[in-house]
Amino acid sequence: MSTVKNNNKKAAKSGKKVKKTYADVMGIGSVVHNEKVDFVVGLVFSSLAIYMMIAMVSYFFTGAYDQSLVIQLRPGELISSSHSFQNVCGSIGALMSYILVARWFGIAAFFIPVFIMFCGLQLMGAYKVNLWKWFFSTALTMVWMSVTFAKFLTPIMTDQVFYPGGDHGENSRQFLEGVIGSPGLIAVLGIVAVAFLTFLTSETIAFVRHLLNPIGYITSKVKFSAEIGGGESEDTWNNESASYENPAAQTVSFNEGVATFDQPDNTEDTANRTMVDEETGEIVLHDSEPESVGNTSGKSESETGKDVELVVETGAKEEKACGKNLTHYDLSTPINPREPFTAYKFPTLNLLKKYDNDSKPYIDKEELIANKKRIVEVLNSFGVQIREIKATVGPTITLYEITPAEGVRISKIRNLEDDIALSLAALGIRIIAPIPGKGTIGIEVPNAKPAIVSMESILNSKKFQESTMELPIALGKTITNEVFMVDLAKQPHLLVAGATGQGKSVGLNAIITSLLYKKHPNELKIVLVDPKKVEFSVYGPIAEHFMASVDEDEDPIITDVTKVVRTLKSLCTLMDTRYDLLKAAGARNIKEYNQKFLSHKLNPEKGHEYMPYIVVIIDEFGDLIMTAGKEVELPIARIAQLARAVGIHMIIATQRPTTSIITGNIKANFPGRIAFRVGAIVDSRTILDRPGANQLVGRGDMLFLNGQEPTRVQCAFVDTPEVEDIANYIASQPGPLHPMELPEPATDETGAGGVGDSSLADLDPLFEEVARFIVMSNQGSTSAIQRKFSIGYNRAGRLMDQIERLGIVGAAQGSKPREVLVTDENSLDTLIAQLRQ
Ligand SMILES: Nc1ncnc2c1ncn2[C@@H]1O[C@H](COP(=O)(O)OP(=O)(O)OP(=O)(O)O)[C@@H](O)[C@H]1O
Repeated sequence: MSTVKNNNKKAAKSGKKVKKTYADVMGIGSVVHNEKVDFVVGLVFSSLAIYMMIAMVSYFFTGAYDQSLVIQLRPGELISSSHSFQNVCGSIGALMSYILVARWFGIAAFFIPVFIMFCGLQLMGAYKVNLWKWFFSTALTMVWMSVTFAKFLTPIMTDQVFYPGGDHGENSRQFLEGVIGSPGLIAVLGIVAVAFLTFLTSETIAFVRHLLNPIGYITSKVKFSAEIGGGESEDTWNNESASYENPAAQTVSFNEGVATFDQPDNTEDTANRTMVDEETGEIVLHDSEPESVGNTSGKSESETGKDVELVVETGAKEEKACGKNLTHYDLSTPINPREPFTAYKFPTLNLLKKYDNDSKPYIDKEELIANKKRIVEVLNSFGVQIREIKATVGPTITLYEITPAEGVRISKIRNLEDDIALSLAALGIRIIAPIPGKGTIGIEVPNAKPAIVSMESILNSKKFQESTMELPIALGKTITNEVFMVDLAKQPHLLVAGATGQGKSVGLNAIITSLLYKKHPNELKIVLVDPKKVEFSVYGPIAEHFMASVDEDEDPIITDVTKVVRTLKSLCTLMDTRYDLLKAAGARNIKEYNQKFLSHKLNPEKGHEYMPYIVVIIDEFGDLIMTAGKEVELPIARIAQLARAVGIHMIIATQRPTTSIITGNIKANFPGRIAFRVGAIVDSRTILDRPGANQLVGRGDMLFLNGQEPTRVQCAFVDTPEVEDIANYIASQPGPLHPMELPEPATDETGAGGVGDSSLADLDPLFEEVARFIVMSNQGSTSAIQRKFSIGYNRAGRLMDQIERLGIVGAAQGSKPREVLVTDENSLDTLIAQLRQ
């Protein structure tokens, strides 16, 4: 987008560019190269077009009267006042309309002022259209309509003084009918129309095919409506989704996707010198730098207009470079990242539960006054004078904002925290002294009747619906009742901690839910690690749509520690691969990369593909560290350090916020922290580096920290049945058939010793069977394993590695099968017996 703007700015500033625009429009060498002149000439053109249209419309009513005057008119008499013309545009209007409508093209002559209008608007800079294309399109349509009207309207419009197709249409019709007859003329008109529409949009081909095979079309429609359920028609479906489902993602995929080609150098031949015209959706040359192309013939062509540049400059090269791509992609429009699941419908808000007092905190005046009285009394009793006190009622907490009298030291009030809490007889008092950015002191007091913040009230907010964040997570409401949202892509990783039963799982569900409400299955993949085995099982139905896994045959929700290590290593491999792709694409991060990919600047045949964001959520991270220690900590730290740019984000949760679990390494790499209530001040310090989490009230009361001061937020409540409904809803939508396959983790060099390093338990459960198959069939081929055991490529490759490591087959030899080194079953049995020991 910025490139287009820059080019336009350059165009405005550079004389050379303005000259080209002017020449484009006028079709003659430029006279004056000045933006102001262009504007004024454009204004004249536009006004002339309007004048012509008015005259032509008037001609329909006054033509009969004016015709005799116009025909009798002798040279020089046009401006004579002796004739009184009825046309509202006077003698010139009457004459011009007579020529255009009666003598030339009939009703179709309106295309002439329409084209002049486009020229005018282009010169005025109001629109940017491809004038050559418009010229040929309007000219062809006008001629075609002129003949068509002559054929079909002349017999019914007998009372007009002109032929509906003008003299041109009528003469052409008579000539053609004389030569090829009426059916021949109709056929020619039909062929020209279809050929023209095909040239304009390739959808014509599909449309004509549907027309030719209506039964096939109806069948495909029936299949489609069955897939989305509910028997809704395609139209209703699309309309609905357009109204709410995902306004923000449309911006990403289209506004940004269409945007620009901003690639100066030589990597992608095609992309370098083309760009998608925002208005026309056309591919046009990046015409600002013809010299960079180094093509002198291109330069001379460029003088005649942008379209000619398109044809001449890019012709030979584009055909070669794009030939391969064009067979797969229509370069005139950006790739839709949601293809082929464009029919996917985002979960609707009615899947979420509403509560009686939703979004409206319960205000108990008596409670407020009593609390205020007590706060003032306690502070006075300690000699602290107050100038003003103000209460802000939040969903679960009320903030009393105190302006102390002059001369009162803030630290004095902070030290009275426990005394105030005691006198208010309330748990969860937190003193903020001073409130950042204000000279006041805040005392947060829990409400006697806390309100539930429903997920529905959060997701139904304008803030969430209109959010353009990459990975929006709506966490709940602040003390001032504002929806609290953060972009996970910016965090870039989150640590969630809190004692058991304080709202951690609900918080994780709120995070996942908000992502599911905003992201398409092609845009987001989730890796769920659930050592407790029950927390995330509710997301089972969305595995195919939203999950990523290393072993496609196994449950994508990881519950086993050994698999966690494998998955984390696989994510490290994916991270490295993505970095390589980013480097090759010259992109700094996933957003730039995807934009380039969607605008056809990256060649899929060179391994480029659209990258979905990957969010890794690990519940009970403490359990993992206790069982696997460094083995999980290291890959987690590595991903946390590096993966932000490639769109891999982590959320780790623990109910044991101790330093042995939240180590310095983890803390340093997880700047985003969410603390639910904890029992001790040390735990709060471990999570947030300060007290506060120990003073929370539980049930979703949390502190969010990323930067200076934590924000107190009441987490949105989303219940398991709601999550179930959302998951089932998503599962019923069209989407991928399998979870995204993560790459095979790089093999650990240290483990590549001999038989003594392995035991059967470490190996794939199919190991023995596969090894036997290889030895018996003497076939060391991965694809043979895949075929025989009906397993995926990753798993077959892994098995082959294990078999190689144990010396059963030799090293890979390119595309040839490996050499089988253990040739008889007895030797294999001995080897397996060793492994069993
Ligand atoms: N945001 C919230 N609003 C209202 N109530 C909540 C909220 N979050 C949690 N609760 C209440 O607290 C209970 C426990 O929450 P949750 O299961 O999330 O705790 P937890 O910290 O995950 O516990 P554990 O670590 O044992 O899994 C919920 O069943 C619910 O009743």
